[in-house]
Amino acid sequence: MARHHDLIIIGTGSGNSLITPELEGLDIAIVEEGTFGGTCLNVGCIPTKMLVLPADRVLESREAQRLGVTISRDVEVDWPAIRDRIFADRIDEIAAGGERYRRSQDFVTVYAATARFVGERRLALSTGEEITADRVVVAAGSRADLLEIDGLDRVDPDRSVHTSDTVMRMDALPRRMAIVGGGFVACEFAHVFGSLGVEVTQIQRSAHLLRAEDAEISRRYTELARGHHDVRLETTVSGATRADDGTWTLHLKGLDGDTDVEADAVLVAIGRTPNGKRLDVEAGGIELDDRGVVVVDEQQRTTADGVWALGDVANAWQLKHVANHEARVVAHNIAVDTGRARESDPKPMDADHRFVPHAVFGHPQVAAFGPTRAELDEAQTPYVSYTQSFGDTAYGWALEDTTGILTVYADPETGQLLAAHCMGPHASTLIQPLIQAASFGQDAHTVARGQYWIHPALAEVVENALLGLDLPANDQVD
Ligand SMILES: Cc1cc2nc3c(=O)[nH]c(=O)nc-3n(C[C@H](O)[C@H](O)[C@H](O)COP(=O)(O)OP(=O)(O)OC[C@H]3O[C@@H](n4cnc5c(N)ncnc54)[C@H](O)[C@@H]3O)c2cc1C
Ligand SMILES: NC(=O)c1ccc[n+]([C@@H]2O[C@H](COP(=O)([O-])OP(=O)(O)OC[C@H]3O[C@@H](n4cnc5c(N)ncnc54)[C@H](O)[C@@H]3O)[C@@H](O)[C@H]2O)c1
Repeated sequence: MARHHDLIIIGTGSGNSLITPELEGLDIAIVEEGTFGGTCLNVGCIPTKMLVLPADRVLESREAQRLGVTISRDVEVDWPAIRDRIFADRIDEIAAGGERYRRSQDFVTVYAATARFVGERRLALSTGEEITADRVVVAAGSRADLLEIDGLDRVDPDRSVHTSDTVMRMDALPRRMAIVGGGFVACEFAHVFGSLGVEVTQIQRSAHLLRAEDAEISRRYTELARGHHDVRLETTVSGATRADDGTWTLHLKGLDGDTDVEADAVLVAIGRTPNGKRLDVEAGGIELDDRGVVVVDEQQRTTADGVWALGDVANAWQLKHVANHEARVVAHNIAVDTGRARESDPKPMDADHRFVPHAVFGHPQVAAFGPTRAELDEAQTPYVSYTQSFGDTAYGWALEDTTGILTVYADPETGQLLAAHCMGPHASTLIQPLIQAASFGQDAHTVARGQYWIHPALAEVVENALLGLDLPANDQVD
């Protein structure tokens, strides 16, 4: 006999944050097949950024020379200390504590199992149990893709074949690492391991790294990355062999013809597939689109009655702040559906996907929201744009920055911001006032002149970019 619950949540990433005070007291089941807390906490955003910081420090110590400071001792990298600061000292305890807390709540049942749909709001668990519910939330995330190449088609840390799930817990840094891919994950890890002293070869199928960024940024980023490590563009891996001493030889096909590259570890970072198919969601009446993403409406409802979905399983952005936003929307909409919403807020809400930003914590950082120039041109959207170099501002002089840029795009009539694309130090923070302006419908001139900008802070890059736009209101600027 299947056990029945009021609500089943599949996945404890952003799914775990669904249990808001309004929903407390419902009979809630939460099913997790892996480590409690999901990707961001255990193998994603948080540990990677904790790794990027020491990597940044190493590079800054080298780059300090251009400020007249020479650090004469070699920088020493203590990998176990870096790794244990992240996992043993912080993350593993947060994950375990999160699970203990949920298990301590008498209205929550935690199932440590893999779930799959076998009917409408009916799930079979890998433990042999079946569970049903009035409402289900699919928050099952995505998983790293592997290469369809013998030896590299499964994660095997013992043979030094990694995805982002395993590479941060290596016992020791390899001397050489091949990183396959040129997106967020590959670029962040190329920065991390390259800076920590590993000889990195990055193998990217496309003509540029970060190919989805504004063309000028992906071109500049690629050029800069080439100054740090070996980047093979328009290249793919055609085969791989491993010698008895553990050395991998990757056979490459690309611009340079057929070549080989040797490495002591391989990191595959070629994208992530949403987990909907693996959950047999279609058996639950839940539609997938042609990329395998669960189809949801503005309120995050799937095509099956009483089933909502959120996060990587249900959107193409695959970003934590999007998953968190969608979780807030779903939590509220379930509170409405169960008659538990606050009196002040009784209606279901829509998710807001208008200005979704992202940042890549590489070297330098990249951050953006909105369409690229190519996408604006393709859609024939009218725009004015301006590119501000970091190096033409006072703080840019302090940094001796020669490569940072911020390009803003605005509607020529209204001055409303359409997009911003930034590359340079602190890009992930610098872009926030532009996201805010776009989200609240403020025009570029009002944002630039309606407030003080601290002088000579880096934020003057933003002020100058806004004032550089060819807009009627900017013509009167002093
Ligand atoms: C290396 C890396 C770095 C990243 N850095 C950033 C960043 O800096 N900023 C950012 O915004 N985003 C980043 N992301 C993306 C971000 O981590 C994800 O978008 C986010 O964690 C997705 O949350 P989610 O709740 O949808 O899925 P997840 O957090 O993945 O949660 C899904 C959970 O469901 C469980 N599950 C899956 N299938 C089943 C099943 N059948 N039965 C039971 N349980 C199941 C999984 O074990 C998992 O715990 C990064 C991702 C990676 C891989
Ligand atoms: N800072 C962040 O916000 C952050 C960091 C990491 C990951 N993420 C999320 O995780 C998701 C997955 O990241 P990702 O970097 O794995 O995927 P991605 O889709 O961003 O990039 C994959 C890259 O690999 C290349 N590629 C694909 N197949 C290849 C092959 N066979 N050989 C060589 N190159 C190949 C593609 O050209 C592409 O550049 C992203 O969509 C992102 O949203 C976010």
